[in-house]
Amino acid sequence: MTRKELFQQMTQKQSYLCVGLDTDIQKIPSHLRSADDPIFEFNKQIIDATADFCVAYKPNTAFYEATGAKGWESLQKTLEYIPKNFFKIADAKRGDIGNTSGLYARAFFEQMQADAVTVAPYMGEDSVKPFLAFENKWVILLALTSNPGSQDFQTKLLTSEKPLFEQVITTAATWADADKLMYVVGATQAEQFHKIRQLAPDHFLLVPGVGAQGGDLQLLSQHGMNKQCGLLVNASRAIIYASANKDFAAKAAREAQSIQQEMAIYLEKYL
Ligand SMILES: O=C(O)c1cc(=O)[nH]c(=O)n1[C@@H]1O[C@H](COP(=O)(O)O)[C@@H](O)[C@H]1O
Repeated sequence: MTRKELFQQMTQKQSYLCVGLDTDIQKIPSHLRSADDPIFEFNKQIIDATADFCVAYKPNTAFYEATGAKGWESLQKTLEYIPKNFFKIADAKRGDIGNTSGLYARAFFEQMQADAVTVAPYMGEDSVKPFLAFENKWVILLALTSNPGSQDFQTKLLTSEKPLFEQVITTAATWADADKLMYVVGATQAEQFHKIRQLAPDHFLLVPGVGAQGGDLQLLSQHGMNKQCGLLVNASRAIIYASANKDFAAKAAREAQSIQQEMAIYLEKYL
């Protein structure tokens, strides 16, 4: 999916919501556990229920890898099930020497048919470039993450005034433009969005951390939005586990719709 197509979906649906498919077998409603593939069954119902309110889905691969070969199968089936007009993110946080990264890229872009994969920048240019070699596919590079540990390295000063995450953003912008590269910036880092927009005015930002991690949707929208929206805001647990009972899909839909309605206001106000 191109940047233009993604923005078209956002204006059409009045939404920049990404639903995180962090499907934990321990947390899915008990009536689904007897299904042939409970994880896929859960995802299918969540996708059907939330499709009107979001533009992207982001399965975090850990939740699938944790159950072995069957989990990979559920992940593949899930990505195949998501309709073509949605942006599909494999949240795998990969990155290795070039030779190895190339195979990670094939796994997620060719086998899994994802549009994008999350990549860690720590190993530098040759670890990221193989992911950028795939036409019409995206790298989403970890820049300033939502977790407390983001303070351990990412915000440390690299030069007298520049923290590491700023260097990640400016250096990676020389590897690829805003048509192939996005950055992860946590919703919990709202005070940094203004600065990040100065460094990366055109790039899309994947913003996880709304809902369970307490990020402020209004604040990040106000400071993070650009002329093409430029934001993909992810919520996982707050949506998919809105209920642990038989009504889980209906409750997920209600939660996704409430976030979408808020987003429609911010699109009107800040775009
Ligand atoms: O790359 C990510 O998606 C990511 C980056 C980050 O900085 N923080 C973060 O929470 N995530 C992921 O986003 C999802 C957040 O889940 P919830 O906190 O349940 O909404 C998880 O899959 C995380 O792994």
